[in-house]
Amino acid sequence: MGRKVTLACATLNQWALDFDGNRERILESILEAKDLGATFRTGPELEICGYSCEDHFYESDTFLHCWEVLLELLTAPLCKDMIIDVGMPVMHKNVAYNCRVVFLNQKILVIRPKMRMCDDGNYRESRWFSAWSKVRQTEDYFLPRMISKFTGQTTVPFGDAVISTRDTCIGFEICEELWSPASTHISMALDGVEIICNSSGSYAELRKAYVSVELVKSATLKAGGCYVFSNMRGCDGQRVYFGGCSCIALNGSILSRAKQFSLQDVEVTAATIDLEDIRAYRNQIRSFAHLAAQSPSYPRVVIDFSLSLEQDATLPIASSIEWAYLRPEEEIAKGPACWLWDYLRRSGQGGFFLPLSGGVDSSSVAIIVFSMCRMVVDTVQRGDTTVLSDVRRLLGDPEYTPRTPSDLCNRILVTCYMGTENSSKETKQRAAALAASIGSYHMHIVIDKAITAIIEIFSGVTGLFPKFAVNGGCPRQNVALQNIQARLRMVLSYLFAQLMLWARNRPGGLLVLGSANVDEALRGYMTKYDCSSADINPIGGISKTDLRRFLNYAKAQFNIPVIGDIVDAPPTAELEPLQDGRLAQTDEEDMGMTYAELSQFGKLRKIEKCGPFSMYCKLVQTWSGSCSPREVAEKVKHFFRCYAINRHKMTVLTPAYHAEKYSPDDNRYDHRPFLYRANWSWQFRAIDKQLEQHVPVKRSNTGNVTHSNKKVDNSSRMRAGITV
Ligand SMILES: Nc1ncnc2c1ncn2[C@@H]1O[C@H](COP(=O)(O)OP(=O)(O)OC[C@H]2O[C@@H]([n+]3cccc(C(=O)O)c3)[C@H](O)[C@@H]2O)[C@@H](O)[C@H]1O
Ligand SMILES: Nc1ncnc2c1ncn2[C@@H]1O[C@H](COP(=O)(O)OP(=O)(O)OP(=O)(O)O)[C@@H](O)[C@H]1O
Ligand SMILES: NC(=O)CC[C@H](N)C(=O)O
Repeated sequence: MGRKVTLACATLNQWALDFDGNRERILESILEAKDLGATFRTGPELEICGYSCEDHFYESDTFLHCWEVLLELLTAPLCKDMIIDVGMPVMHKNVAYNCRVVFLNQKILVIRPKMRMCDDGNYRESRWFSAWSKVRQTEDYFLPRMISKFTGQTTVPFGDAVISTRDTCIGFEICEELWSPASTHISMALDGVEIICNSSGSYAELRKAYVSVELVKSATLKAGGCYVFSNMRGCDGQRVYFGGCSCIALNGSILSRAKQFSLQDVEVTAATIDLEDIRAYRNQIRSFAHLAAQSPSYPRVVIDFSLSLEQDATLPIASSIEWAYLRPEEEIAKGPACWLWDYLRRSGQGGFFLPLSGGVDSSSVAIIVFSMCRMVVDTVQRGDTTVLSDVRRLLGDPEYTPRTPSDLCNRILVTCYMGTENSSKETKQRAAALAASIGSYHMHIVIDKAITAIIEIFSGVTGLFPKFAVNGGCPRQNVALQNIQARLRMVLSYLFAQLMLWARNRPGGLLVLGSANVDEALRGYMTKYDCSSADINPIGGISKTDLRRFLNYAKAQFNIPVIGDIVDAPPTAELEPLQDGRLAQTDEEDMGMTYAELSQFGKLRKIEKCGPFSMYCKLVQTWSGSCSPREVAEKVKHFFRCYAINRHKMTVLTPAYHAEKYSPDDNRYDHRPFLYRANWSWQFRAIDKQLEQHVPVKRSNTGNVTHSNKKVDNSSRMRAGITV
């Protein structure tokens, strides 16, 4: 009597359209699952072609190559005697579906299409796929001839079906179906499906990891059963980083899990469970059992195969584990570092070039690269040959083995302080001290000559000599003189990135790293096409507040004392002349708002979907202790004016690691116009009306809200189009 089954789920670092690499990683995961004694293996969503193929899902080539890879998997001797569930797009009756293809011993058992599309955040699934909406129904799928020829099958069931083995019943959910309020696992569980697999392409965001874990736990807590959640991990060619955390849960407890961030391309998570534990758990929840007794049946694909062994009495079963979540600062140390590694090794470039100002932002980027080097060295020391061969290939040295993170950092990262007469010696020293601590190949250059030469070209033609404000220039002249410094840094960065490896006698070029944070982008406090325009930016989705937390963490964790000085210094662009050798310009003064306020504006605008009027209404309450309603109105208007004037800068934002829900990334995430009426006349009038009628609200002892003046006029809300 078999009752114990060993299940495995794979966490794979796939790459869109890399059919060779993806196949290798799938095979590797099958091999590892076998070694762990599993008789069932599932993997991430769309694992054969990679999740982020996007408009390549319109191309028939993508479908064809997936079938070709599937054929190789079907024929691989390794895949014998194991139920294998892989993800790929399938076209059925001229409609494309995001599917699982399940096979055993060279026969396809079922093709299960996704039933709920995901279209929020960075997801656009319904652009390429349709949801299968025929609940508990299947149709005949006519297999491509190359598959038929091999399996001997002409048609296979396509649709909402489950698989009955001799010992249990297996059902399939695909990613968003778990997130949906009408999750398919509920009706499957009620119909006696004991093992539910979910293949996912779920990307990481700061503070989000708990979501999938809680969903998996609650799914099995409520309905019992075993849930096998398999997620992608890594950068498969986009701004997002898929967040790993694959896991196996039983009756509300997690039994085993994969890491969230790692350089390991293939990680297999397995657990042995006792099927009787599911039956006992479900049957004791009487309300569940009564409901189950009335539930409609799923079409079952019945197979003569069992997941368990005849004699398994002595096989140990998995016990539950506690899930340890990373803090946001740890997520920043690891997530962007792994994303950089994937990007670097896959781009074919030789390393990174970073303009290092000694401020919070560029220093954070340098430390993230250092963190990447730490992870690389650690992974190599644990015997990962893929990572070692990637290091050797990208450094062009087949003999090299990295011994310390700073040794590797010296070969991978070139940092450069680009001073002008407006730079202070403190920032220059901080940049040098940080570079020395992490081991980067550091340079210090002075760019005044180039600035003067450019200004002379302008003066030669116009006969005019722009001046800084402190020397009597108007705001236009003042900003132009700042921006030319900033833009020249970008030009020089690309020059050095192209030629530094030539100068160091190595082949290839460097990727330019950008370091504008999410808040600066939102407010537009940056020069268009300056050093914020780079090849990639690991912190473009991270707020200044979180970067400070990260730096404080890195100071202790990586033992870099100079980080203390970097965090304590007031953020400054150093683009205006120093006054008596000291700083004349700070970011927060220049911006007319603090970074903390900016974070709040950002969250309200994007996450809480506030326009100017709603933002005012919310903040007038939140900030009631520190600001008068008039001050709140001014701050909100100032933010929206700056946002509108500068939104065009978002269209050329450097591709950045997606990390924050309030990201203003115009390319994929935050779809907005970039030519706004910046005086927001209608919207600001609504704020003004509300301000005039502002009635202080008192909170009674019972917590009930009472208005001190009974006559509340809602006309401005009405006029602003809001029903009250
Ligand atoms: N609606 C629109 N659609 C498309 N493009 C538009 C546009 N309006 C202006 N533009 C273009 O954008 C340009 C204006 O943008 P931009 O050149 O960035 O110029 P702008 O935003 O005026 O200046 C940059 C600001 O960022 C500050 N800042 C702070 C911190 C650091 C740095 C730094 O550079 O390191 C700079 C600097 O002090 C200054 O206040 C115009 O010259 C025009 O070409
Ligand atoms: N003196 C400098 N040397 C090298 N790079 C610089 C220098 N000043 C600015 N940069 C580059 O230009 C980017 C944008 O400059 P900005 O003055 O806006 O700095 P920031 O965004 O506040 O960043 P940081 O905190 O790194 O100074 C910096 O992140 C940095 O990469
Ligand atoms: N690929 C998906 O279906 C993603 C679903 C899910 N909403 C997530 O955030 O991860």
